[in-house]
Amino acid sequence: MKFKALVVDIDGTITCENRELHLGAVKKIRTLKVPVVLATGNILCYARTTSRLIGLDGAVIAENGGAVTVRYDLNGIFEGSIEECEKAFSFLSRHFKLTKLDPMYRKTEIALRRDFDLEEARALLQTQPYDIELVDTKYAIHIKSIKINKGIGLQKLAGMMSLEAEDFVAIGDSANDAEMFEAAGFGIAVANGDERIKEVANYVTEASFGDGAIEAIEFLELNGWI
Ligand SMILES: O=C(O)COP(=O)(O)O
Ligand SMILES: [Mg+2]
Repeated sequence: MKFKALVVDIDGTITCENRELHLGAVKKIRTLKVPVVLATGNILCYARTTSRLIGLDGAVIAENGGAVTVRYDLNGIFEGSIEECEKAFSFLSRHFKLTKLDPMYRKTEIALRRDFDLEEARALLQTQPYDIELVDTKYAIHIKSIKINKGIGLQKLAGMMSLEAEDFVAIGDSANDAEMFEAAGFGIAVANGDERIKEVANYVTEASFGDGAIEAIEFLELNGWI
């Protein structure tokens, strides 16, 4: 097997347990010759800034696939249905006290503080006609379109880079990385990953957080896959 690029989740994957950027993982990424794309549930400017500060070229998937850019000097492509997310948010707000995260910057979905009963909210949402799902990343709960995810974002971005999604190895830690693992040629979950991502992973590291990302890259190098 030979892969042409990496797509790497941010929170929980190249961070430490306290959410600081993991400098060892950054150092390791900087040694790579293949392109590295960042994929996050966070907002586009967060993803672009992280890419810039790591020393990458600005190819990012943000808002769980709702926002994609291939370089810093190009505008993002936004795709999603924030209106439908807002309807689901209004509906759920009748049952829970919800707090939005970064609403002024988030364009295609809604992220919420994780302080309400997710299972109850999911059950309530099932009674409604929206094409919306709730995804828990362990950092936030996202109200997002079922038609948008990091896997679809990866397909779009791969096309913009004249690559296929299968040319990528994906590294991640949570449920919002699952479709990206399915679209990519190979998926590696870090040890702190949740049940869902470990289920779809081709390989699970022994180390957690940024140390897990380093181990994942070393595993690929050792096999000659990148
Ligand atoms: O935005 C989140 O909730 C988590 O972000 P991540 O996709 O980089 O882990
Ligand atoms: Mg993550």
